[in-house]
Amino acid sequence: MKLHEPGVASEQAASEQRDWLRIHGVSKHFGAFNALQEIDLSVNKGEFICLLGPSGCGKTTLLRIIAGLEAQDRGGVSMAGREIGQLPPAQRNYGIVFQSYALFPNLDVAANVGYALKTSRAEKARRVDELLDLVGLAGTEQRYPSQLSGGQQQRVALARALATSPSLLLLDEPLSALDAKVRERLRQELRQLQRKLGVTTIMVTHDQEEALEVADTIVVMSNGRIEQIGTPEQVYREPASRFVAEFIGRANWLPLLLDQHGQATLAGQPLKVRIPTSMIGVNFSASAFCRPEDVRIENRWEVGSDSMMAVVERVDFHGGLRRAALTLCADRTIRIIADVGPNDAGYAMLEPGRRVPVTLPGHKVRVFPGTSPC
Ligand SMILES: Nc1ncnc2c1ncn2[C@@H]1O[C@H](COP(=O)(O)OP(=O)(O)OP(=O)(O)O)[C@@H](O)[C@H]1O
Repeated sequence: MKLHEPGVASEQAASEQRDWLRIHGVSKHFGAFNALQEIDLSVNKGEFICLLGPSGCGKTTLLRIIAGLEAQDRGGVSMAGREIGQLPPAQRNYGIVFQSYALFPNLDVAANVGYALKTSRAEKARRVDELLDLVGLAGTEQRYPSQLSGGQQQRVALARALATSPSLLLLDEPLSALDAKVRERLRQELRQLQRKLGVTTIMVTHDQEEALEVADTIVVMSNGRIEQIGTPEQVYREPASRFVAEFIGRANWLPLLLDQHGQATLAGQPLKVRIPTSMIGVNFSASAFCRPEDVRIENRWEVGSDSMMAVVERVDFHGGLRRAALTLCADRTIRIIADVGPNDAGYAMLEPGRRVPVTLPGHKVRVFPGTSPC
């Protein structure tokens, strides 16, 4: 019996980490407008989640409901098995950082960071020092927000949000007011800090690059609904819907014709792709989705291959790769973008006007109903 105890204990610990924060059946209207519809989401302890979607899709509303700053019409929120959906914000144990720095302009950095700490003066000073060290701002205690750059102010806001060691960190577009370089550096720092502290984090962003870089899990939203929940790799490689495929990353959208058995042709040439069974015999026109880095340019034509001939229309140099715009010889209105690296076979073939064999690897192509991407 004793032999089993460690296993049981670790299993119990793992199950406590799973679904640590649960949002269940949350809906929200503003007047007649449906801002959130039946949102279900589970977050594991220590996970970094990004709510990603276009402006107005409901990301901030969902974050504010988790924070208790907005009341849901239906559904609930639970944390570590305890329902918190009706509790006031102060009883929910989270730290929050907004897009605008929201620091107190009349308080110095130390007073801003230590604002929520209800400890002795000495203990507060120690904790403030520790937090400023953590966000790389040691020595700025006496400065005022107006004497700091935007990036530094957001670090102070982060230190303030972490001051009481909350179980949950909520971030509402915390980096979007910063210029590109600072934003890039800060998002890496944020990710490292989150890993180091292991604090469960939910960040709202409309910046897909940011979400792909920092998140363990991305929740893609549109029109008040969740379109897909997955790792960055999954939402990029295996988009669950046409919306996700169009919203994240660059892609080729190519017009396919399907026969009643689900055989696909592109510009009259058979294309070996997997057609979702729900589309067979129902949809006769469809679109093939293929990332530019998955398009292969061959350095010679192989008899019996699945390649198609294309004309190189234009080549742009992008440092580590060449981005080529091609048109299919069988239908010059069909344009394909290919990202080709210097170690790829077709790299040297990319000269405008040249005819090249192009392959769309079937296992990398996804098929969606409908003809024209948005
Ligand atoms: N207090 C409110 N009253 C009325 N409508 C609101 C209110 N708050 C949000 N909305 C509407 O609800 C929808 C979702 O807003 P929300 O701020 O959650 O979107 P978002 O995805 O965070 O967008 P953004 O990135 O632009 O902030 C929007 O159409 C918005 O206009």
